[in-house]
Amino acid sequence: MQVPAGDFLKRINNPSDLKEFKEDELEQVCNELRQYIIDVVSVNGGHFAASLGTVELSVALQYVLNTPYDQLVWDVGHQAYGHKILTGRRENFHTNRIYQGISGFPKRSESVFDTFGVGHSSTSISAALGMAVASQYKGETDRQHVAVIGDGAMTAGMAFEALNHAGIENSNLLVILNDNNMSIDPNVGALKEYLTDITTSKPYNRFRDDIATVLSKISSMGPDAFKIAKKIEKSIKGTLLKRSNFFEALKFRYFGPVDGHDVKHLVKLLRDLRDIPGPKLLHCITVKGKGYALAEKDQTKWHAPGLFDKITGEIKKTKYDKPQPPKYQDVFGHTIIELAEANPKIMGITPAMPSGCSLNLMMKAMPNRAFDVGIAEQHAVTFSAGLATQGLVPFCNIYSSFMQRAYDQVIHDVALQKLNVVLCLDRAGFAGADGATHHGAYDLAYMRCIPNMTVSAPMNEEELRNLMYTAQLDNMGPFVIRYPRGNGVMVDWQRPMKAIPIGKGRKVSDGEEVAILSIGAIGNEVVKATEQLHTEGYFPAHYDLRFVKPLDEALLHEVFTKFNHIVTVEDGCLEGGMGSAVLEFMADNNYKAQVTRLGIPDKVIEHGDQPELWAECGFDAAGIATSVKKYAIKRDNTHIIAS
Ligand SMILES: Cc1ncc(C[n+]2csc(CCOP(=O)(O)OP(=O)(O)O)c2C)c(N)n1
Ligand SMILES: CC(=O)[C@@H](O)[C@H](O)COP(=O)(O)O
Ligand SMILES: [Mg+2]
Repeated sequence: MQVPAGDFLKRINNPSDLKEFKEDELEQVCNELRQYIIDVVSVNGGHFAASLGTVELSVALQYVLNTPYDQLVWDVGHQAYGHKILTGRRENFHTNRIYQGISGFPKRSESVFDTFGVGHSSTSISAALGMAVASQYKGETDRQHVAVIGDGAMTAGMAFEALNHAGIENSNLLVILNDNNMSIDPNVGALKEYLTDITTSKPYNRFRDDIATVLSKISSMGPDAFKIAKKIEKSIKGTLLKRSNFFEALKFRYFGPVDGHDVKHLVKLLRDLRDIPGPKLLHCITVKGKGYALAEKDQTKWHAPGLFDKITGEIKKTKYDKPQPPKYQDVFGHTIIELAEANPKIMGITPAMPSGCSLNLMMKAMPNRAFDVGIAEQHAVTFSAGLATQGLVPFCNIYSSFMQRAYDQVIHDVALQKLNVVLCLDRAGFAGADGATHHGAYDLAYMRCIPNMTVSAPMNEEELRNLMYTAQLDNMGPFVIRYPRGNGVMVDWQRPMKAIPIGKGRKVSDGEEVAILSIGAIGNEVVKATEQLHTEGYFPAHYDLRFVKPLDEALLHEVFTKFNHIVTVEDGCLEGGMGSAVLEFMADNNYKAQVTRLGIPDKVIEHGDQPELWAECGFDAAGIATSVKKYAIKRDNTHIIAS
């Protein structure tokens, strides 16, 4: 839904329009920008609180920098709505994250002002450093390179790797640390505590301010005095501050902490910093949700609240007249507690997604057995491996696409050592509005090729529980359970758990001529398709493989013996996924059949609702039915096959 912009904001179609405003008018620009974000996100959805916190930074940066020549990289990008609106996308902003609309994250193909595609966190310093070193190499000494990174994103190993490198490159890089003391959930870790300390430490700040005052007095006494002042500053920083400031120790010049909501001061600082060579870090203190009281108060809830009434703050929930199935993440969250109550070996680990994967329930119920380790997928996996060496059974829950970060840890630290780590991959399949960066498209393929792995996907809540139960039994080795974002299909899901034989699939419904093989929750689209096909007089069989590793060979022998036409359905990439495994089985066993593979094709699928994306790829119920009808013979409607 399109909403009107304020009088100032209306005049800004690109950063050069913003530069026409007087400095005194920038506060009003910020107010209108903030209001516009509230107006649009309340009716269209999307990330919310983070962009409210970066309004002043977005305005100040575009006001001072000469973008796109100067290069600005936003980390993660969920906080870059202000940037999008100021850089030519105000009119389109109402299509944000909607199917075929603009992306919720900066994206190079969308705008020249989006210097780097983001979505996953903690890449900005590396990317901006790469740009800065390239400029240096090309002799573009006047070019600015800025990475804006949150305190949450700063907890990742990648950010530390980049700081470590940047400190010894004398390139023109400014890192802006947007410190709001929050990740999606409250930020965690020693670095967070350090940042709070230097923000609140009175002695540190007084000492730093006193030095600044004295030096500026000396500097104002003339050019020689200025040189002396610089020398003094250097030696003080080289000794006292360096010892006490983490970033200075890494050879960055540290500035701050400063108020990240004082737009005029930010403009002044950014202008000053432009003239200082080498790596610099500006520590800005901001408030996540700034300007929307409810969001400031409950920042986790307002990270991405969905649609809401902007006046009352009521978050809109679809109203149902009967109970609805739970989200898969909540089934995980409740089930791990149930299992952990019975099995003292179970531990829970999440890299910064406690409310996203519902491990927050266990963190509350069993605080000494559940850990949020920060945005640190690699560490989460190896930390789990360490726990497993001591006989514990860690359930390490990582969104499927974020697990891509920890691939070597999965192979090197877990699989090769055959450790009993349960890898729960939430958000498998299409993530929806977050789009290409977040789709869990590759997990079946990238896990299936690793030795010692068990790779499973439940079709419903009961199966998720049973797989979790199975995975924590003794000597299971590395065990993947992947399941999607959103709700399951069973209202009555809290049934007693039982073990599932490893590598055993099941027949969902009998049939003839065509067999549909599915894996995981997308099997429910197959159920819908077969129900529809039955009404039209087609009777395919449906098998749920449940495991892509090990494969249920007995089931596949049955299928290839009985059927000449097979349709495989998965919400994962076609290259190397379940369909590929079935083709390998067919070739290895000299079967001949016509196999149609439905899944995610070899191209980037953008954002949209899950059903829209399933339809785009031809594996929603209608697409599956169409594929089956190519091979099935129509019978009369009386020919009903029992499930
Ligand atoms: C690799 C990776 N892991 C997890 C996430 C999920 N995630 C998105 S934003 C976010 C919190 C980021 O915190 P911060 O950088 O401080 O930004 P803020 O929202 O506080 O502005 C997390 C954990 C992600 N995008 N990428
Ligand atoms: C930006 C980011 O990575 C997260 O905020 C992500 O959008 C969360 O996704 P869910 O809404 O599926 O938890
Ligand atoms: Mg933060």
